Amino acid sequence: MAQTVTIRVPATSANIGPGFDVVGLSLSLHLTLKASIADSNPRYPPTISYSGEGADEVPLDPYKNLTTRVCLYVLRCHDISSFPEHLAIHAHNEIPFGRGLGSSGAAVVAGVLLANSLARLNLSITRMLDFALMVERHPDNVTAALIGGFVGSYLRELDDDAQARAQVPLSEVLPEYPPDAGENWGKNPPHPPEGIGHYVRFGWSKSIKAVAIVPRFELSTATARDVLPQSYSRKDLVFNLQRLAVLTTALSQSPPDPGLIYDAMQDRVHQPYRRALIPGLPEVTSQLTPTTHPGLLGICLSGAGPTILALAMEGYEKIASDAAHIFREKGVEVDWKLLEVCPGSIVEENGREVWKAI
Ligand SMILES: Nc1ncnc2c1ncn2[C@@H]1O[C@H](COP(=O)(O)OP(=O)(O)OP(=O)(O)O)[C@@H](O)[C@H]1O
Ligand SMILES: N[C@@H](CCO)C(=O)O
Repeated sequence: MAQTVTIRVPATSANIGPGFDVVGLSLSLHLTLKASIADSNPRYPPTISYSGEGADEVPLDPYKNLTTRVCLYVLRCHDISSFPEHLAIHAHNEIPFGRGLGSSGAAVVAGVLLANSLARLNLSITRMLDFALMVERHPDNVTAALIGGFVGSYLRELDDDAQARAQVPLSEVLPEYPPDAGENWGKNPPHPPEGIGHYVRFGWSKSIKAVAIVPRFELSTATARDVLPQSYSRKDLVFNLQRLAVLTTALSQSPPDPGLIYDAMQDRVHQPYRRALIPGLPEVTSQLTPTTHPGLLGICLSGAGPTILALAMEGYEKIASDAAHIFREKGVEVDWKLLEVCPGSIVEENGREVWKAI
């Protein structure tokens, strides 16, 4: 390995209304890892330091931290049972935890890319996705975080054996390492089947920016998935499919059509069920429209929430301050950020770019 590796992974917003577990958008907030191997670093285990979002809660033990656990999983799948010696990692994170901006997806993708660099695995994008999908089992965030842009993805129907391998409990993929794990722990990790995830990048109109309205509370994705039903009516599924088909092209057109996009970002599959977890969600998504807020194109829950994502061409401050006012009436304080749709993950070695998704 080169002496320093820098890995930059973007935030993502999944679903964009009707595309539950299907579409994702990379956004200009980043998780940046700097990994160095130097004799001056302690020999073992690796050290982790952390700044930015989540710094007060993220584990710094490499056997407990999500990124380094994913890295070790990928290494173990390549018969490398420990981290390299003299490894030190600094993470700087701009992506708030548990807000629907893909913090866990970014941490997982960073772990896969770190293993790929440390062990010079030369993994294809498809294989990297296989590893990421063994951890984060819906493809929308991790695919957009790796590839960048506005991305649609699906999971291939696997044969019975591959399906069983893809569904091994997360506790086997990322085991609780014993306190004395040390080097050479844990043989025979569950290898991912080949080619689980498939994707395509859609066009994106450069005039569209994203206003992220971020409530000051965390909502775990697991909790926000637990409230969803197991089955849906044909009417509701057709409602979403019709809108998603239109949305994927509508967001690439110049100039974008606000009436079309606003309607096409409506959803009946996840947002109605998540209302109870996010005070203000129905009001914010129904009271802000292209008519009341010129420049607004569409508004939805970002990922599993609680962040609201407004796509707009202008009028960003008014959109954000009116959304903040509605939230405040429900007792929720928010922060907001104006974000761009950005490229996917990038890896540099000794300051030279060595990997990015084309
Ligand atoms: N940079 C990171 N390093 C280590 N762990 C992280 C990092 N980012 C997120 N995590 C872990 O992931 C958890 C949040 O994941 P969760 O899936 O609930 O939300 P999210 O990914 O932010 O939202 P969404 O999936 O809806 O976009 C955090 O509480 C933390 O445990
Ligand atoms: N599609 C996922 C994204 C969150 O990770 C969900 O809405 O639960």
